Amino acid sequence: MAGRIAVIGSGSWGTAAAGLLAAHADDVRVWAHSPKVAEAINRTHRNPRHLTDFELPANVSASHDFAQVLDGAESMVMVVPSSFLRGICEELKGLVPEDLPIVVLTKGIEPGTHLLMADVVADVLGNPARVAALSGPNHAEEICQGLISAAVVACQSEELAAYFQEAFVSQEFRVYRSQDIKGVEVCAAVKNVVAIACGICAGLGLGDNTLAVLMTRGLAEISRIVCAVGGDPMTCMGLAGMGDLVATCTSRHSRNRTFGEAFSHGESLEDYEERTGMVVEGARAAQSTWELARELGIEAPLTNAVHSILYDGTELGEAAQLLLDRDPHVEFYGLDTRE
Ligand SMILES: NC(=O)C1=CN([C@@H]2O[C@H](COP(=O)(O)OP(=O)(O)OC[C@H]3O[C@@H](n4cnc5c(N)ncnc54)[C@H](O)[C@@H]3O)[C@@H](O)[C@H]2O)C=CC1
Ligand SMILES: O=C(CO)COP(=O)(O)O
Repeated sequence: MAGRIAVIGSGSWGTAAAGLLAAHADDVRVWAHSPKVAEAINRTHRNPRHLTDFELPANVSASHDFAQVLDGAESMVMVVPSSFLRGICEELKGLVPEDLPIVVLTKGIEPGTHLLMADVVADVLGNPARVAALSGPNHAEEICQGLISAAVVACQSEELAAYFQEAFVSQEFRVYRSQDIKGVEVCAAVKNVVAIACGICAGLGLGDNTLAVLMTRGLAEISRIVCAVGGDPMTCMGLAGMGDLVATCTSRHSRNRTFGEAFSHGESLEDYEERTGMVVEGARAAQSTWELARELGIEAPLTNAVHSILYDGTELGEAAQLLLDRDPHVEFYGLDTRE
């Protein structure tokens, strides 16, 4: 049984994760960006903006005050959208002890620096050895209903992985361990880009075969990046890789997939995020992965296509034609480290 756990972020995943953690902790304190959301959680035990039907356990409370949330915490869960992660870590400086175990649930790659999310946290708060990442096919809408899922918690230290495994695990939420934090985090970020491509193709009326091709070649693209950053390509076959890719590319809960569909019908990224109040991480990852692939000299045709559609105004038909014009060479897979 853990003592107090601090959860930084009260979006869909922060809310569902607090529910999981509450089963193992004395109490869980959630930091909410909005004071109104914090107040409503404390009064009604429900998040008024996300997963509104989900009743939070009695030992979950919320606050807009970082100091209050972190007071007496024995570990911290970071689950804010990637674009706010660095800024929030800056605000947490001085409140987070050097040895406080941290697990990062945010999925992304930082534009400009090309740092993975756990690296951003360690860059600001120090002591990378105490930072883990958790990822998998984990749509919050299903987790909070107790539907069966699984995730992998990755970090160098077996002891730290075992701590967070214990903190999250339940019969319905199976938590595995890995030491390949880079592989897990690359998979987590780049599968969102592939899901946007799948959404666009579904929106255009393309078939199931097309989506399967996108997922498969998307996974090959992800594996090239995993290898290039020093990760293990076998991670791509696991929960953070294939597991999350399939869930995100096919689920009606996925914001990346449904954004892709909406985009193909003319909705902009800004309008989609405004309408739903949720983040489309793949749109940001399309920028940072595109930059990273160029820096590493890696072929990333799907990322290039999504990037040029979102940021260069390339027509959908033209982007599809560029993909179809590629030479279908030998099917390298998994250990595909070609330059
Ligand atoms: N929703 C899900 O099922 C899952 C989400 N994730 C990841 O978790 C991370 C967080 O996503 P969600 O919980 O889904 O968020 P969300 O998309 O449900 O909500 C966005 C949240 O950002 C907050 N926000 C707005 N401005 C902010 C600011 N300036 N600073 C901090 N927070 C601000 C909003 O209040 C809102 O709660 C993302 O990286 C996502 O990829 C990972 C696995 C599952
Ligand atoms: O990462 C997720 C599920 O594991 C959530 O995906 P979306 O952000 O596309 O909803």
